Amino acid sequence: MTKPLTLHDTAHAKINLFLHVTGRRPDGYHLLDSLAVFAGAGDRISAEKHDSECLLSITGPFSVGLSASDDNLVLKAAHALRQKAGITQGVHLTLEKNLPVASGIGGGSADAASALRLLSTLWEVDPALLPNIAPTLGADVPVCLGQTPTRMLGIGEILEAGPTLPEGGILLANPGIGVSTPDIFRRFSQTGGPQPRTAPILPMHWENMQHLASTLTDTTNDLQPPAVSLAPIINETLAAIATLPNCLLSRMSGSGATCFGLFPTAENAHAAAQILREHHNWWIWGGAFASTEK
Ligand SMILES: C[C@](O)(CO)[C@H](O)COP(=O)(O)OP(=O)(O)OC[C@H]1O[C@@H](n2ccc(N)nc2=O)[C@H](O)[C@@H]1O
Ligand SMILES: Nc1ncnc2c1ncn2[C@@H]1O[C@H](COP(=O)(O)OP(=O)(O)OP(=O)(O)O)[C@@H](O)[C@H]1O
Repeated sequence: MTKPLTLHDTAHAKINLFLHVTGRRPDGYHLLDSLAVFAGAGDRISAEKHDSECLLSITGPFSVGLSASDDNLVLKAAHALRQKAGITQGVHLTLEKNLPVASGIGGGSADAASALRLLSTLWEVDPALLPNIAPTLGADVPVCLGQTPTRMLGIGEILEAGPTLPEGGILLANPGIGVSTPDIFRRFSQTGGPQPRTAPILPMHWENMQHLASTLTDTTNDLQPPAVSLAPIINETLAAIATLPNCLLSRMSGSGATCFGLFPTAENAHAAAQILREHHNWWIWGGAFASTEK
């Protein structure tokens, strides 16, 4: 079969449905217990063969201010794979940046994982190499390789399959501020650090979104209070989501500032997003989870 000239992939937004910080390693990284799921929203990445160089072009609503130089996680992923697999071919990658940057939904990590997936196909590299490279690019990159509901342990490198998600809806809202992940972890440590607690027990699957939301009420995002203390608008975002029709739960994802709401159906989430847009000039998305996106 002839390979298409350009390959395409979606780097879905990662949402931490809960995030417990359980300890700290001697190197300063924090140990986590988190359930990551993926929303239909995402960046789009395409890859085209190129003689010997790795090039990146960035388009899309959040391309402004994002550098296409070697410190972009997409190019870091390409260089890391080339080195590991001894590849001499190049690539022209195009990133359509639809997700806000530094917003707790793993945009850069999802892009890096997406680039690894695309390039293993384009350069015919064994995909078994990818899980070794992913953690060297960022703590969230391993979970973004699979883009399925996953329990994250360790600093994000120990992955266990999570429960199957029911059909349902998720809304994402970012009030237009980027927050720095290291700053949020630092504030978390300064304000008490990890507290002893029992690990949540999750079912194999959830019957419906009401069941999922009720399980989550026994969990938290430990990074939410430090993020709110650094960026109080996150509280306003959470409150605005919570009052939308049919909202079952609102919470912050990752290190913020993006917050999510859970809804019984994708249609409910889509309708709630339209209402929220009438009142706020924020980045707002509503729809289905990635795994159930038609
Ligand atoms: C908060 C999460 O998004 C939850 O999924 C991730 O743990 C963060 O993943 P990430 O953004 O890919 O993080 P990295 O780029 O690897 O790390 C950024 C910085 O966050 C802090 N960091 C990150 C992950 C972790 N488990 N403990 C940490 O303390 C460290 O200061 C690190 O230097
Ligand atoms: N392709 C990329 N997309 C977004 N950010 C990138 C990319 N490449 C490098 N970066 C840098 O990575 C940093 C983190 O951005 P990212 O959008 O991944 O944060 P995040 O959503 O908070 O991630 P996480 O949820 O993993 O903490 C930003 O400071 C940004 O400049």
